[in-house]
Amino acid sequence: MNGTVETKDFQPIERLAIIGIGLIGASIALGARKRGLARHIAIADRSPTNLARAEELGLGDSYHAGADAAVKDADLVICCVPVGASGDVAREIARGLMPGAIVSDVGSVKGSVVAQMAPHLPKSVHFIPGHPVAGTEFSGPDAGLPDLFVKRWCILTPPDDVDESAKERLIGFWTALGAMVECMSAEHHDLVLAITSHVPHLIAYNIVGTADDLEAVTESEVMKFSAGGFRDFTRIAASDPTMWRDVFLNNREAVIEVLGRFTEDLIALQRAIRWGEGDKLFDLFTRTRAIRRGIIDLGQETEAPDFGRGGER
Ligand SMILES: NC(=O)c1ccc[n+]([C@@H]2O[C@H](COP(=O)([O-])OP(=O)(O)OC[C@H]3O[C@@H](n4cnc5c(N)ncnc54)[C@H](O)[C@@H]3O)[C@@H](O)[C@H]2O)c1
Ligand SMILES: O=C(O)C(=O)C[C@]1(C(=O)O)C=C[C@@H](O)C=C1
Repeated sequence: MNGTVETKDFQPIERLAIIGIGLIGASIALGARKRGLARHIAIADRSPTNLARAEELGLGDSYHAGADAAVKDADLVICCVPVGASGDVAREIARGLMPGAIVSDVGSVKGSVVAQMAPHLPKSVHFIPGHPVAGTEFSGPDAGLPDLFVKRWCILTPPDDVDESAKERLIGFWTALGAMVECMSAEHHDLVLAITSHVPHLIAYNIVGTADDLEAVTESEVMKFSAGGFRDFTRIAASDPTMWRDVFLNNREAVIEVLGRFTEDLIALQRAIRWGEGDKLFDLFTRTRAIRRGIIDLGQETEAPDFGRGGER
């Protein structure tokens, strides 16, 4: 099932429903509008403040307090809420969905989203979960960026019996947003993302928390003299608490598995430092530098990420 997908001409969606208009929902709305990918964008959010802000920003064509009203007559529905709220959304939209509609999501965890949503969705719709691997530490409708997904991966985890034309349609949508699409199983996704995204966030939250605890001992010097490396961790550790609580609670098994490996490797480094095994440290740091340079060569990273708003906000 694995494979990268090429761009094709895209016939616009008649009605796109976005449930949850935060960073990712707003980025989809802006990206779709910029590229003419949907004739009507219906937006729902359970937060009256975020819904009103989305309307002020003109992110859609209609605004709905209830997700069930937004999905009426929609041919593509994308659920963009924290993964822990996916089941609630599926329950709410189930009866309003049009037969033949494609229902997808953007959650950072896939197995749990499938378990939460699938039981509520009617058999007459095509449920194809997704995850754009692109984001920032900001949240809410103001954080949306029309080019957030350009040259970024979007992973789809279609069921084995997926309707091929529905899958192609969703691939076409993400490709038209500028993303590169790859398909895999939900289980594999959750293991890969545990090491590439979830555990790195946990490490950032932990190191910033430890530094903050040391603050009392060192009387402000930790924060005052924090150099570039630590500042990079503080960016990641500023990410949305609700979203990340839900990620860890919904990808427990894979995160615990990866954390076990990580802890063993950290202890090995501790031993190498204690016993003065400089070769071991040097070899590892040489290997990891090559990995970073490989990522840059692949064009997946720039030295200084700038999401089109002139750097830091
Ligand atoms: N932030 C990232 O970098 C990133 C990247 C890729 C995927 N994701 C995934 O995208 C999803 C959304 O993340 P985000 O960063 O856009 O979050 P966000 O906090 O910016 O937006 C979430 C929105 O969902 C709304 N919401 C919550 N529960 C709801 C419900 N039951 N019904 C309707 N609306 C509801 C909130 O009011 C909010 O407006 C998450 O599942 C996250 O895992 C995030
Ligand atoms: O750049 C960032 O701020 C991110 O953390 C984005 C990031 C990631 O870990 O790469 C975070 C979570 C998402 O599920 C996808 C992308």
